[in-house]
Amino acid sequence: MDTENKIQEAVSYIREKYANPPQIGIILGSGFSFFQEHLQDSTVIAYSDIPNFPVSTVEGHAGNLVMGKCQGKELCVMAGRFHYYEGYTMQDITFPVRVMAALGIKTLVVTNAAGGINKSYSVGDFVALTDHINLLGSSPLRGKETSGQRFIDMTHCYTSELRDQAIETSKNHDITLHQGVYAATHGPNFETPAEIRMMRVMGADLVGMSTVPEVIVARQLQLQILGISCVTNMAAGVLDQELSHHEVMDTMDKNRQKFVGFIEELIANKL
Ligand SMILES: O=P(O)(O)O[C@@H]1C[C@H](O)[C@@H](CO)O1
Ligand code: HPA
Repeated sequence: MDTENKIQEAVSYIREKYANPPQIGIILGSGFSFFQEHLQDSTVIAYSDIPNFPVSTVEGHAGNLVMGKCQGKELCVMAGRFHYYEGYTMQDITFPVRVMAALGIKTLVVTNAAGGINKSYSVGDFVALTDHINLLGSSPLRGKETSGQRFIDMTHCYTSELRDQAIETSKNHDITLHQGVYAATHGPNFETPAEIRMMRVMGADLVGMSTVPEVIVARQLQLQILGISCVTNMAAGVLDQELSHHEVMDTMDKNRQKFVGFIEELIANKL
């Protein structure tokens, strides 16, 4: 079956469970899954039930597509994302973005947990992405058969109006929101201090293991894109301490309330 048919199969299944077309798609990063509880009249669909969907294998990624309302808008929320390091192909991990676009979203909010490379950042700060560096060594548009346009422009990938609105909104909340460049690595091992020094020279402010493939496909599909990272830890070697997924989850847990207030106001007024 080709990609377009697989997308249509998934879309038909989701529409049977929840008929209203979503306006906004949100991909929740590590530890962000709690946000699904803030949707009203929601329908939770397990990834394992959706035709052609991969399944989540990472702690902190629930593995549900949640359709519902938030602040009067129709949302499609991915509570759990797929990473290249889980062994999936680039096409697999970005398949849900294609499905959300086919369901009707026009805006995609991509969130993630990330390590702070920029020394002016602190753990618990948030960052609105201005750009990214793809260190994954591949693109989701690679392949003999590509779904859609092949040579896409990446100059204005993250929508500046959405970023400005996020910055404006952050002022009404107890949240520090920087602007910065996200570097995506393959993972799942964290980086070495030498790798982090290299990434700083390259111009990266943050490092993570996701987001970039989803953003490339969202850009191909001409969606408006807002990228928000939570600095869950300082990157390797910045502080004299080891890194762990436990710390990542713990930081997200401590900052969840700040995030909810901020994102709800953004959804209500700006997205
Ligand atoms: O899905 P995200 O990018 O938020 O997850 C990050 C990267 C790894 O999956 C994990 C490391 O703790 O968090
Ligand atoms: N490196 C890569 N991915 C991450 C990190 C990190 O320091 N923190 C959260 N996700």
